[in-house]
Amino acid sequence: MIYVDPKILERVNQWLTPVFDQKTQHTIKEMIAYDPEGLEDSFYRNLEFGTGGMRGIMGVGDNRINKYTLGKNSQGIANYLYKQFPNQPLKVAIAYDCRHNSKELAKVVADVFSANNITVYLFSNLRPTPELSFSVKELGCQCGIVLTASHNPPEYNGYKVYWQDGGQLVPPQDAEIIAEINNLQYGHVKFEAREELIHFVDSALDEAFAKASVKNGSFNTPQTAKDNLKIVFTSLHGTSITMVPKVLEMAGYNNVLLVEEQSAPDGDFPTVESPNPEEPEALKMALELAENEKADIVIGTDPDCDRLGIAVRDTDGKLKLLNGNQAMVVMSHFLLEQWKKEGKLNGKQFLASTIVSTPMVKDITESYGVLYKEGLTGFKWIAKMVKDFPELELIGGGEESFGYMVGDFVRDKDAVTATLLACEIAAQKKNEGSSVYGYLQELYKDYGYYLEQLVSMVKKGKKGEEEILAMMRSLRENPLKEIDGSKVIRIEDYQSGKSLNMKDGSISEMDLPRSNVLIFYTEDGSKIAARPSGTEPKIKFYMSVNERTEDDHYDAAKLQKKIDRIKTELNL
Ligand SMILES: O=P([O-])(O)O[C@H]1O[C@H](COP(=O)(O)O)[C@@H](O)[C@H](O)[C@H]1O
Ligand SMILES: [Mg+2]
Repeated sequence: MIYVDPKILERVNQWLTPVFDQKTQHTIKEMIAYDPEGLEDSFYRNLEFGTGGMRGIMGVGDNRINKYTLGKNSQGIANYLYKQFPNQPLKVAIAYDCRHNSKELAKVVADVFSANNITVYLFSNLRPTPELSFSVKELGCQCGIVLTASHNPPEYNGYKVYWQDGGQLVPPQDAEIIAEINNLQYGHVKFEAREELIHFVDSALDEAFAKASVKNGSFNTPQTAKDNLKIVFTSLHGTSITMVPKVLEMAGYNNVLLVEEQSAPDGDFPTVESPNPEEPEALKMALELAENEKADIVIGTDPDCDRLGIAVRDTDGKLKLLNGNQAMVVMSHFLLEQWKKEGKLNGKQFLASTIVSTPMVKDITESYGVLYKEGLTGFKWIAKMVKDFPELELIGGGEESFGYMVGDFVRDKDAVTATLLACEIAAQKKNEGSSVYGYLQELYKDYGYYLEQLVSMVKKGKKGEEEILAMMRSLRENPLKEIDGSKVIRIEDYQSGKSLNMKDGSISEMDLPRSNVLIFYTEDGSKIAARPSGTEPKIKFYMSVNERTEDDHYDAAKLQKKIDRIKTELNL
């Protein structure tokens, strides 16, 4: 028998008691006999809330997504809701995506809340995550849950938790809820549903959400311009199929081609290697269709429909993928321009992004005299800003990882409204004799040429996690002094909350919550950030370089070479 840590064995033994069903116990016994490594990985820790909820591989164990871990989460949240909202009727909305087990796990979660005398509003079929965020507010719920692991591989599932304002859990609720969950034994979970408390809510909310999306994502585009835009859309086997085509149609877009082979929801994501619009390969089929059909724009959303990938035609007519930063700057500039045109900018608005996104968005925002706010990675931080600054109005929020939020009617990134917004921009620009690509080039001319690239390294399991933490430690112990021949002038360490000025050695405090992120800034304006992903077993390096020349030509190849040199220097 191979050695297994006694602490882990103690956890395992708990799962071999009658609280757990026979099948679960049997699987564990098999793992003890044949797969000690898998056993260790499944039990060495509890699942944690990361950047976008709790995610994990489906299977048995404390570190896996299954009915017991999600049941315990739900029981913990139910207990917490009773403490936070005494004497109030409690209501929770629940949605789920296209993944294996999502529907079944959603019912388990609904059962647990109902067993705790909490009214549950459950969607009877898959729905986009942003629709759930919207529904929490619309239905006056104190909490909302989506069963999804976003764009992770098929073996994953997850649990995104929304609070009363429609945003995902943030401090102090997150830590308090985790404490509540960790205080529970699995035997404390009430699984016996009170079916009369579970209500299906589909059509009323679908209508309200679709209308709100059209209202928030439309910007006076002439109908002829809409008719003149040919769109290819793919749902990549996910939830957006239930909403995006309908919203585009309601908004007046009649020239929309769907990638039929990818329209059917499927948790295996059979036609893609990864259903992540960040991966160029994900839009391959959509690009082929667009080529054949001579479409102007290609859009694809991730399985839970909160992020989107966009491709547009460049000056040579070739389809080109925009990265998340490029899509964000175009959308942000367009929104600011619209607000300005309508005379709505009065110093009480703000635009938001994250510390690992392009610095270009700050310049753009401030050039309109609008406040720019930056949070840690994750849209939950942008939603928190909306909650923390009720006197300010959010124009839009975006980040490098292909997410955008238009206004604050949804308190999370929303690929439904963002898809419509992208089409509005494309239709208007085409109508003006330009294009989205041309628009981006104009922005580079005005604000400087920027190029960003993300490099992710996958490191799985317990060992992988240790390696990632060691890499971060080593970057702290031997910080970069020079990057591509340019001196590092500032290092921000979000774990200690300190920003170190390398020129004079002075240290200042940063006022964001603690997080394992390091950012290096160089004299020539480059920015390199490193952090462990909070949703996948990866370490991420975000590179941003730029140059400002009088030349009105964006030399992407030159900036790309610079990024390549940096990658070589950092062994990426
Ligand atoms: O995965 P999604 O679409 O729910 O998105 C979530 O995770 C992304 C990646 O986070 P990380 O870099 O920690 O993996 C974040 O950028 C995003 O704001 C968050 O909502
Ligand atoms: Mg997602």
